[in-house]
Formats: sequence, C-alpha cells, structure tokens
Amino acid sequence: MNSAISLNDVTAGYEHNIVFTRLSLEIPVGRFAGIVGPTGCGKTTLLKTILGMQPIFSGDVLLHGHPLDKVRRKSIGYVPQLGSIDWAFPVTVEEVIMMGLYTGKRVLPWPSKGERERVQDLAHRLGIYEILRHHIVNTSGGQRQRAFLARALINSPELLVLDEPTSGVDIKTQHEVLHLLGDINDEGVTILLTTHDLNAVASHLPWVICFNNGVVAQGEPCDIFTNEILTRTYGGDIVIVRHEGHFLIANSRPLHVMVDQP
Ligand SMILES: Nc1ncnc2c1ncn2[C@@H]1O[C@H](COP(=O)(O)OP(=O)(O)OP(=O)(O)O)[C@@H](O)[C@H]1O
Repeated sequence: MNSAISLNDVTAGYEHNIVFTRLSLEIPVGRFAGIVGPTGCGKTTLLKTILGMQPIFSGDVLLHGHPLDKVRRKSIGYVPQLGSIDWAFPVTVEEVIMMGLYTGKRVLPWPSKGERERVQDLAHRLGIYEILRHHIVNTSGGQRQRAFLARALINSPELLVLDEPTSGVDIKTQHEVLHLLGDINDEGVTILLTTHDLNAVASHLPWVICFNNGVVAQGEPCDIFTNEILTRTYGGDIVIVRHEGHFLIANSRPLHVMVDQP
C-alpha cells in the first residue's frame, strides 16, 4: 500500500495537554476520508500534526513516505477552519486565492500570467469567478469556503486537508462542496477532512475515521455507523435509522426544552 499519510506511534498535543498517545494511522494514496468525533476530541490537532503545524512529542509522521521537513510544501493543500480567520483583513477573493502561491521560494514576487490564468480557471470551476474582485468580507460562507478551497488547490496538491469545509453553509452548498471534492479526488488527489455532520456529510464519504483522542474505528460508513461504534466515539446512546441505504443518526437522549408556563 502506498501511503499518502503515515503516523507511527505519534504522541502529540500541547504543553500541558497531550491530545493523543501512540497513534498509528495510514491513509493510502487516493483515499477520500472524513474524520468525525465529538468537540475537543483532537480532530484539528490531528490535522495540524499531519501538516507539521504542531510539535510532536514522540513518533513520526511521513507524507508520501517522506518526513515532514523533506516534503514539498506545494504538494499539500490546507483549508483551515474558517471560524479562525480574521475577515476584516482587507483582501479580495482573488488575493485570497493567490496567497496559495506564496509558499516556499518564489522567483517572482508577483503572479505570472500563467498563475493568473490558473486562478481564473479555478474560480470558474468553483463558481466564484464573478466575485474575484469582491472583498472577502462581503462574501457568503459558501463563497469563502470556495475561495479557500481554490487557494488550497492553486499549486495542484497531491494531498488536500480540510478542517470542517462544510460547516456554516446550507445543505445545497454542503452537497456542492462534497461533489467538488469528489471530482478532485477522482483526479487522484488524496483528501482528508473533518466534519461534525454525520448525516449530510460523513455518511456520503467513501471512508470515515471515528476519532476520540485516538482512532475508535474506520471504514465505509455502512460498516462503521453502528450504534456500538458511535456510542464509543461520542458517548451517550445513539440511534441509527437505516432506510434504503441512507442513515439518520440521532442522539437517543430526550431533549428537555424549558418552556415558560403561561
Ligand atoms: N492551542 C492550544 N493549547 C492548548 N490546548 C489546546 C489548544 N488548542 C486546542 N487545545 C485542546 O486540545 C484538545 C483538542 O482540541 P481540537 O481543537 O484538536 O479538537 P477538535 O476535535 O478539533 O474540536 P472541534 O470539533 O470543536 O473543532 C481540546 O481539549 C482543546 O481544548
């Protein structure tokens, strides 16, 4: 198996907070996988560890068989959680996409004609061509996701890592983003994303990793979306309704809503 990502016995986290211990995980080249798990279980920390944005305490991480310091930065595209971005920064959609070019050594301090054309092609493909000159602050959540996706794709990466790429957008946009990612994966790009949405996102992915400070289980959604595995991942009792190959996953605990009595 050719691995796009290999974690071998990795212990990582923060100074006073080890998030996972002796984690081993292989993501083969060409896989389209989603990581699911409760808030604070370490999904973002795992992505940052894979990308070398997070120091590791022990173990090693290899991308396409190479240690992180030997990996060509342009071979990896990363879309961070958009909630962590300062939208007041005065940039246009086009400038956001071009920022993807400024990794590693550059011969020119400005984009070449070919790079500009590539920005325009990507913007066409992602449906944001008409808003290339708009200030990013004046765009919708779905348009921002696409702008950052274009930024991550500008160097034609072999590996695309996305932190919650479908959060904060409506279900139609979620579906469109997933569809786009499916097309990009069909072109040979390995994709690893995180999501909180089991029903509209994770259940449509070819491969899902249930995570809670470590890998609880992984596989195709139809195999791993079981009451037992989801309860081990999330705690509490989970109900799964299956109908003609579709899932509906819910928490079985009744929701107590406080209603003011007249
Ligand atoms: N900079 C930091 N310093 C110390 N601890 C941190 C830091 N960032 C995150 N943590 C802690 O590390 C743990 C894992 O956080 P992480 O953000 O990886 O979880 P997550 O699964 O991505 O959560 P969410 O689904 O809410 O985005 C949490 O306990 C969190 O409080």
